[in-house]
Amino acid sequence: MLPGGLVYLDGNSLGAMPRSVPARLSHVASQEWGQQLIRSWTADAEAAQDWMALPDRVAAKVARLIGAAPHEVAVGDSTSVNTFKALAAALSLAGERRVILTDADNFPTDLYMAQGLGTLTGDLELRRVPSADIAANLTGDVGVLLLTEVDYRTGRRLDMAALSAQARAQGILTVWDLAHSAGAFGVDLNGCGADFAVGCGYKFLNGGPGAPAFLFVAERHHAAAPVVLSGWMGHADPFEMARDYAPAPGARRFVVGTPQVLSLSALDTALDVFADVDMADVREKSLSLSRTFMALMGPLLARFPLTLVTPEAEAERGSQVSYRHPQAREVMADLIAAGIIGDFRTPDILRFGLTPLYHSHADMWQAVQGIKAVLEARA
Ligand SMILES: Cc1ncc(COP(=O)(O)O)c(C=O)c1O
Ligand SMILES: Nc1ccccc1C(=O)C[C@H](N)C(=O)O
Repeated sequence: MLPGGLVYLDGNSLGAMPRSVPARLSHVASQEWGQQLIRSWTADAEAAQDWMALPDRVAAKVARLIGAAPHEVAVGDSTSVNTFKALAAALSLAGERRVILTDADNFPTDLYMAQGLGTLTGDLELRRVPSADIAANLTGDVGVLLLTEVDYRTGRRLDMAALSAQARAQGILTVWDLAHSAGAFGVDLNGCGADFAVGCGYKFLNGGPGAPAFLFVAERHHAAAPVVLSGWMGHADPFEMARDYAPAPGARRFVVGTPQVLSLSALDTALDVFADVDMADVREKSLSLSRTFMALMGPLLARFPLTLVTPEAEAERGSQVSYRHPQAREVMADLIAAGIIGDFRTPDILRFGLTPLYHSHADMWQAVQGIKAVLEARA
């Protein structure tokens, strides 16, 4: 559901609200919380108000979209916190190797969480190289490769299968950030042999502002990967109130504290939109939208100081298109005022997110008409 008069090209930052969400939130508030109160934690294992099982139910829906088994996914916390959990587990498995290799332009929180972990352990090196140089830097001293599949600025998509295979051949564990992948196209974590992954619930999954994030841990690591944030909700039997931590089966052990019921419920309902969706169709539509958008923008590149920064090769593209412009900040402010909602990203990027589930080709045309009008007015 989108308000009229807008072209919303920001579903890669905050997805639109599915129509079914307000009724679910209202039910959770008035009935499950308002009437059932504490009984909702364990009300009925089969019913939607079994709050204790909510993270697992949502995990199963996410798993289908990312090529994982349900017991390999934990839902809760933020992407940042899940990145910390994944990095800590991967580093522990990496033993003597104390280097985390990453893309110098990775999303800030990925870099910051690695830096924070370094503060804790005191012996980490965060090695940052340009994304084009990642493969050449997969050397024997690297323990963990931390990458975001689709770059938040340029929309460039890395070859997850190839990089995961190259890392594995060097004995390097992978942590993939799927913030701009999950729900935008089909991801195949197990097909790629990925070790760990994280991602957001509020972007292409449309779970709402601050929606819980997800964490993927490949089954082969369940026994050995340490649970550093070992909270009671990841315990095998929380209400046994045991003195020592014993992990729940599978990825559920990576759930830390009390599930965020309101936001998990919104995400749970939002994910039902994907129930009968073939992700191959979503990818095809996404590419068709970006192809159309780039073609319509083509003539503007000759008239205005715009440079395409998104790869033209379709395999190297996520679900957004970005351009550099020397006044990108001001141009985006004008666009937003004109009802064309995209993002400015430092230092000079105009970013347009394409969401195949709710964009039409007519939206692409309308957006480019608006961009043209704004650029002409400023010229
Ligand atoms: C690649 C990437 N990772 C992580 C995040 C966000 O993490 P969090 O939800 O913890 O703020 C974002 C967007 O905010 C992102 O683009
Ligand atoms: N979580 C947010 C809260 C407020 C504003 C933006 C965000 C984003 O998600 C930004 C996004 N990750 C990006 O790729 O720029």
